Amino acid sequence: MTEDLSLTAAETVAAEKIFGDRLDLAKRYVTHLATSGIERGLLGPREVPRLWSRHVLNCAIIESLMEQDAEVADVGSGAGLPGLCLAIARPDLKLTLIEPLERRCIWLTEVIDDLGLDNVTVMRGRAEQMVETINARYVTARAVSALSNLAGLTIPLLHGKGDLIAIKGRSAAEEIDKAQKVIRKLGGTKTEVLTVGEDILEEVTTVVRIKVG
Ligand SMILES: C[S@@+](CC[C@H](N)C(=O)[O-])C[C@H]1O[C@@H](n2cnc3c(N)ncnc32)[C@H](O)[C@@H]1O
Repeated sequence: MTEDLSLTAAETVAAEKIFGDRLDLAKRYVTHLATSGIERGLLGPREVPRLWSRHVLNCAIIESLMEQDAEVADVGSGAGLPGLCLAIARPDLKLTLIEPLERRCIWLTEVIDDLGLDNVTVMRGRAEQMVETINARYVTARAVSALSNLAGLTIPLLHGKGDLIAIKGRSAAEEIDKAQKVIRKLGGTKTEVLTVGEDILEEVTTVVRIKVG
């Protein structure tokens, strides 16, 4: 792997703020993404130049929406986005990465072992099969499904109290419109579009936050 994974000056400032003394762990994660992550098809090779800006920083920044010591379930974690970023940035959080594909779970477990993270576990399966075992304060998801479907997969994992934090793009407001009915049916009490990281990131993160209970 000859790609340059170094951070720009602005990314360095952001990464130091977000990861603090765990920045070396984040760098190691990025190296895994750029090597075995690409080789094993978890990410496309074109993502390598923007691993920090578009993926890791953009995902990790949502930690600012989370209370101390909370349980977080990341649905459809794939290469650990955002779940592993959160586990690295916030050792106080307790993360469960839910992912149905075996080879992705194997890769995630290898990376977690290599980084020595003790606040994150991987559960293989679909979110809708995990309702009996997971009771999270926050459920996160990125690029898993449109909100009208995602709400049904994720909100039950909150068991009546907590926040769904879905990282979305420009379609956020439109997706909310289409999902209003199902969100209400599932107990959503407040749905909002938030922009996170305006003071730190060059590319901000847009999330849909749905509060339940
Ligand atoms: C496009 S990938 C996104 C991965 C990662 N969140 C990211 O942003 O790079 C979607 C992931 O969701 C997983 N997935 C799809 N349906 C799911 C379900 N019902 N429950 C849990 N994960 C699911 C897929 O296996 C896949 O890894």
